[in-house]
Amino acid sequence: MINERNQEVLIDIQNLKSIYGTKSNSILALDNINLQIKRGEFLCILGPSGCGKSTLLKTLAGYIRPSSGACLMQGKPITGPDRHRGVVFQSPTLYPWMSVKDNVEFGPKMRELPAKEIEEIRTHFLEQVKLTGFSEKATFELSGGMKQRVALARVLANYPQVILMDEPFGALDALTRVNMQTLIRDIWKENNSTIFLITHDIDEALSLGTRIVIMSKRPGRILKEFNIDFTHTIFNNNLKHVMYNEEYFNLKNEILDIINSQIEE
Ligand SMILES: Nc1ncnc2c1ncn2[C@@H]1O[C@H](COP(=O)(O)OP(=O)(O)OP(=O)(O)O)[C@@H](O)[C@H]1O
Repeated sequence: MINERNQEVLIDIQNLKSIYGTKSNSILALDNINLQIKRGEFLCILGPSGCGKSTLLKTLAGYIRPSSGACLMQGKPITGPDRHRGVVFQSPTLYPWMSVKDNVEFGPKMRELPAKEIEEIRTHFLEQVKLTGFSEKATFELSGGMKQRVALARVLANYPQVILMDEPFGALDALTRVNMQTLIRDIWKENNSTIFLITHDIDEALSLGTRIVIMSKRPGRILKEFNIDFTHTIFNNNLKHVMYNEEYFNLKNEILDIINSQIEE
């Protein structure tokens, strides 16, 4: 599907409603979500705690089904998890009994790729996440940031069409977090990835995203969207971090006001 601006729509969310629980004891988590994720975008989701961000991600991952409405991937309903939508959570969900190498090779092995190709994929993505030389380590020997990089390499090894990330850097210390943001920005650019990232950190959204979507308090609805390009400025000017100018602070304040309005009401 191609939209009116000639961009390929990878995921099309139509009138999505998501309800937990039973009829007599139900929680409306998401209501009337309409959103398109286009190839190549870096979409960041912000919203107050409990507004349904993870519910949206789990629906896109195929872990839960919409109560009504539809989630389509390249025109077909998402009916379950598959490798075309890779997921990275806040706590890396690695196989602890496996080495770094085995974790990264897991997907390609499941796909029964030839041994040589599996090795090439593993080497390439461990290099991309800067873990060359850690192949034989057990994952319990690694720091939090390194574990998260293995989780990322494991997802990348499946060549997903979309990477879904749920607060992937939320549990990391400040410095590691900034390094991980730089890494994911570089990978997004180098691989022409499409990324859907949930965060509580407005600076993270502003410095990484090409679009920010802000959700209301529960039931989560889309309140506002911003197309931004601070991340492109970083590449175009060969910077190490975002340029904190008046435009940046005005936008940050506007977003803060919207989110606070949902908490204080
Ligand atoms: N399995 C479940 N059963 C019942 N209610 C649930 C379930 N999962 C989530 N909820 C409720 O649905 C609402 C949305 O939850 P969700 O985790 O999607 O929000 P969130 O925006 O990701 O929150 P946070 O930012 O705190 O991680 C919350 O009120 C939550 O308590």
